[in-house]
Amino acid sequence: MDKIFSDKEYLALAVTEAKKGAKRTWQNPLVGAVIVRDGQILATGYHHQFGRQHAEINALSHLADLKQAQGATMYVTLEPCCHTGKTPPCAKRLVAVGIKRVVIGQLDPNPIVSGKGVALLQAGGVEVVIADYPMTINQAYNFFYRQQRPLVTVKYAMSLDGKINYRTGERTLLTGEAAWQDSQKLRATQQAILIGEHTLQVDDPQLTVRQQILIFPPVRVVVVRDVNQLSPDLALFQTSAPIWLLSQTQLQQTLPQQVTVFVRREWTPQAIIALLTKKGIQSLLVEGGSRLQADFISQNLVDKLVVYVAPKILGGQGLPAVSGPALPELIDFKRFTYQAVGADLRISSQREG
Ligand SMILES: NC(=O)C1=CN([C@@H]2O[C@H](COP(=O)(O)OP(=O)(O)OC[C@H]3O[C@@H](n4cnc5c(N)ncnc54)[C@H](OP(=O)(O)O)[C@@H]3O)[C@@H](O)[C@H]2O)C=CC1
Ligand SMILES: Nc1c(N[C@@H]2O[C@H](COP(=O)(O)O)[C@@H](O)[C@H]2O)[nH]c(=O)[nH]c1=O
Ligand SMILES: [Zn+2]
Repeated sequence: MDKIFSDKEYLALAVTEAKKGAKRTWQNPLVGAVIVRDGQILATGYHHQFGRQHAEINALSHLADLKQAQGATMYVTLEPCCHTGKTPPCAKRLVAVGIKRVVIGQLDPNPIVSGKGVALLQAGGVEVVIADYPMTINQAYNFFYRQQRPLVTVKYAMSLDGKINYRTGERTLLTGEAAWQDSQKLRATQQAILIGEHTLQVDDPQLTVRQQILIFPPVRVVVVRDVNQLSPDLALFQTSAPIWLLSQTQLQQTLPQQVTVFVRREWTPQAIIALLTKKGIQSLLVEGGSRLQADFISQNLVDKLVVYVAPKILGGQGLPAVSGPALPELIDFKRFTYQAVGADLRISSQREG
């Protein structure tokens, strides 16, 4: 006899489906769906890519016959949508094809949907269950809509004495290949990467994801005083991923077409975050340097820390990982996890709440 699964087990399967869309749904959530009738899984589906059909419609398209939907239960990791965006409303379609019961992993925090998808289903006579399921996917998506700003991760590599370079104005190679690979993977999960002007000038970074081809690579954001002082020969400008330069002056020189310049008298962390929020950026990786990190930390705008520790001592002329404004009180991240990455150590920590 076939095993009868519980609602939680079907939802777990829907989560597995959802994860198949990883790195392709961009500012849309990962969503998976499973259609079940009489204890039989009839079809599964997921949201493949930003702008394409939603998970529920994808699962319906995998039914041998659409009539099978009549009287069936749909397990879906996120509340079905009720709006016409890039695709028509899923909840309406589920009612139309005769789905009888919908088990939802979590409500959609996006205000255009939140609660209204459930209401539309119920108005159409569908039984709705909002499962008490520990949803671990879409952390940045959920954070963005709940906190109305991107989830901010600060990442740096430091020595055993907490320094990020050996001497002022110098790039110091601290960590090994394994840590580099690891930080590439971290970059690939982000919608934007931010650095300060000194890091741009000293390190001349590309800020790209080199290990994999992403349909939606992170936007590279740099805060600069005067955009006209930047050399077009910088490595940043030699690759095609989008670049946003946050400058205090208007652009008067020609820069490559992937560059957009935003002008403001003062680019405080709050002003940077406000711009990124307006642009729908849900996750931001701050990659240095010391001053920019300190500015974000002092404004309480750091949600996660990823620190690679190299077994080196850089001494008194090195720049501390966080140098800048004093904190009104110390920040206690409470817990951290750590793992060896090649010859280095990776420490990750997350603010609670
Ligand atoms: N080990 C690691 O993981 C990393 C190390 N680094 C190292 O860090 C060093 C650079 O760090 P740091 O010197 O602290 O500089 P940052 O890269 O943090 O840039 C901060 C500087 O940018 C300028 N700036 C322009 N616009 C703004 C703005 N709106 N807000 C604040 N600052 C602005 C200011 O310079 P000004 O006042 O002069 O105009 C400011 O001091 C380099 O040596 C680099 O190699 C960098 C990244 C990672
Ligand atoms: N991906 C997804 C949903 N995503 C919801 O739809 C919004 C994007 O709509 P659109 O621009 O039309 O793609 C997104 O912000 C979220 O609220 N909803 C669902 O029913 N199923 C899905 O698979
Ligand atoms: Zn939808």
